[in-house]
Amino acid sequence: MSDQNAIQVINEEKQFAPTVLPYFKQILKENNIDQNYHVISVFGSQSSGKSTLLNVLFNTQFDTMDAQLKRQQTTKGIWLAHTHDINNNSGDHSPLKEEIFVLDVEGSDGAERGEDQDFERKAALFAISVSEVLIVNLWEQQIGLYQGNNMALLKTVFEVNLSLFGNSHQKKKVLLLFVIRDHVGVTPIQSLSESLISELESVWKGLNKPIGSEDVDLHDFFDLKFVGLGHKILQNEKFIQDVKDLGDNFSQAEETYFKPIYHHMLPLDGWCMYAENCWDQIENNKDLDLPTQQILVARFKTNEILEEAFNNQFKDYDDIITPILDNKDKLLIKLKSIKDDCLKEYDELASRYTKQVYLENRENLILKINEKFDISIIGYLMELTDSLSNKLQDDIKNMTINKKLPFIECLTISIDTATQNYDTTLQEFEEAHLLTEYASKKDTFAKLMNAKTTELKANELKAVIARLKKSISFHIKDEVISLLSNPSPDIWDKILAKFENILTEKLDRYKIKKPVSKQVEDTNNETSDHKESVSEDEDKAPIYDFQVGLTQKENEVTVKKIRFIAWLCLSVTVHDYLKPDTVVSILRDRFENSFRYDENDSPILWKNEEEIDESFKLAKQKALEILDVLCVAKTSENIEVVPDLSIEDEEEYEDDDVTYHITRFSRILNELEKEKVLKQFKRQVNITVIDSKRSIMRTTTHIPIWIYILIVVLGWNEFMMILRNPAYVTILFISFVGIYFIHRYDLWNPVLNVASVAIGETRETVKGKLREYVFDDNEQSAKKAKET
Ligand SMILES: Nc1nc2c(ncn2[C@@H]2O[C@H](COP(=O)(O)OP(=O)(O)OP(=O)(O)O)[C@@H](O)[C@H]2O)c(=O)[nH]1
Repeated sequence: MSDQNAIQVINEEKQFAPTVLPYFKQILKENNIDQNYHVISVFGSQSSGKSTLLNVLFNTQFDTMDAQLKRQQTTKGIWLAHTHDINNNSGDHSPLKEEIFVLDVEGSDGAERGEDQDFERKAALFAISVSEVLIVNLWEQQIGLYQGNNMALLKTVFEVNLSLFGNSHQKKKVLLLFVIRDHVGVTPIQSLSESLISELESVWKGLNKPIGSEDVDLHDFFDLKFVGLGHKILQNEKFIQDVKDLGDNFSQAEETYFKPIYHHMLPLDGWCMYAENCWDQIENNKDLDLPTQQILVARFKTNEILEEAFNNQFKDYDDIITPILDNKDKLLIKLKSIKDDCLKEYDELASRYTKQVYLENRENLILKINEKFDISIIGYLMELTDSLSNKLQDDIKNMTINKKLPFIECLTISIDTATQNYDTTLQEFEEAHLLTEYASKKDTFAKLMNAKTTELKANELKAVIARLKKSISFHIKDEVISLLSNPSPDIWDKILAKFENILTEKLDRYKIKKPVSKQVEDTNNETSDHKESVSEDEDKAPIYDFQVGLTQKENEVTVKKIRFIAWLCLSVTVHDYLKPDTVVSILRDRFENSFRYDENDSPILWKNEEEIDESFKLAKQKALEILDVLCVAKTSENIEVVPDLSIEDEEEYEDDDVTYHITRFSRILNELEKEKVLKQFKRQVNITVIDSKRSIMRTTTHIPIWIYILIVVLGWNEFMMILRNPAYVTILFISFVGIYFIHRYDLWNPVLNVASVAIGETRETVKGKLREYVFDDNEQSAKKAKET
């Protein structure tokens, strides 16, 4: 449907009418027009039949003057009508595919505006800015007379056109269609057109052309066409036929006046804005730059389309995406489909605008979509990172146990696998063009894996050190306490040898001949001179690799740390064990061993005190010779034992206790403690020797045999009396048998219990009897006393 009813675009007050936009919206709502439209403007003197021509040619309904009433200005400002009905020879009002917008411009020499040429100029500028075809309506009799007004109008048209396109590289062309009214046919149209062309060229020449456009030709900007129309009143039929012929030129595809070169290539939905912007610039006397205006409109409209497409496609985004955030395949498919749909929607509408602007905003839309996707993808990648990170530890554990590979190899394989998994996923998003900052995301994961590697290596190293510490501590305690409990003068040599053995043995599994890294370091970092300076001892020094990916230097530091731990353990073991009481006990054992047993470990039997004194002296001497050894740790070469490490390097063990242990390793007992030990030891051994002497005295002061003989002689009669009496013998025999069985079956306890109960009972009975006796006696005495 077309709306042939005209609306005012620019009113008498030179304002762009607010009704234009709704008018276009209505047209756009009903038609999908895009760029299939044309804009035609008509110029000419006032009351020259412009509106009449447009109404007949385009079936519009512009107001026309009723000549019988008054000859006055009818069209004020600029009016616009929409049509696709053109009056032509193929049939009345045959509809066109293209939409046509016709601008009826206020007459140029209207008495109403007087000498005010401002509107005329602005109207011309506006019409050229928005139209493809400018119809110049003029009477035949005006041609050749240099009718000032028409030429003045055309001069204005030329000038504004030059100002718009004079310096433009892309020459924009407009068709100037001269419609010669009341052409009675005496002068052929060819002749009239030649006259007009020559007039136009002379006007063109006379123009003040802008700098740089001095040589431009009229025909660079304008195509010229001339059409004559019969007298509407006197030759109405011819007039109608001429209009139909003219209509053919607008509606027949072959020879149409509409050419792409005239078109502004702006979708119709942006035209209204474009026209308003143009008028705003014109009205405010600003420089009107049409390409800029087109770009501004394109920018605005493509932005609008972008926002709309984005909002349409993303309105349910969260509801759709949230449930599939943990499913990569579904996520990929859905995100891709949303993006494609969004771009499709944008492309459909925005591609009609200036290509550069359309593409710019397409990029912006892609960015906006990807930014929105980024939140979801980052969420997914974070989940993936967490799961890969968690799996990493399990993978390493499984591989270490199942494949028996060194930790660092398992770590490297697991990190590579995790990185590969992550990169593959990232690549999939990248290939689907859903990602922003691919490199940074890759880099973030790589950094995370580096941090994880460092953490896992540190943990593994801690575990290795802890295992070694446990094992070394156990062996040191075991071996050292065993040595200390039975010390010899060279005990510290033995302990040190044992200490080194344990360390060497425990570190042995980490010992390597020559690590690759060392070789590389040697090759890269050391000069040949330096290499020569490396002593043979250093070359022979064992090299360790704890297989947790440490550098040679770090491995060396770890060895030092383990050595430090071992020393600390040794120190704690020695100092904890060799307390004064223990030392007394050790000395006493040593004394006892020497005092009571001979070289063959057989007990010594002293015959007299002199022997005891001699043994005591030797044993005490032997025991005490170890006291100094246990008080201060010295080697057999009389060198105090000092741990061969520097505690300053050991930041981890910087506490007073450790410092004490390491710096005072050899100082086991101080003088005071030594005195105390000596005192206790002497007291104890003195008791021992006294006991020994007493035992000799007991054996030497036993009862002489003659005493026993005397007893037998003196008690002979009593023995015989018992043996001769059968009753005594029987009682003696029964007593022996009873004692034998009680002893045989270990019945002493029950017998003693029975005896004690029997004694108790007897005692109670006796007490009762005595009590009765005493009370009866008292009562009788009392009675007697009363009676007396
Ligand atoms: N002689 C002659 N008169 C015509 C022709 N066409 C229209 N008219 C008459 O000219 C008068 C003005 O016609 P309009 O169509 O209103 O003229 P206009 O140029 O649109 O007038 P404004 O809009 O006021 O500038 C009317 O009375 C018409 O009847 C024509 O072809 N020949």
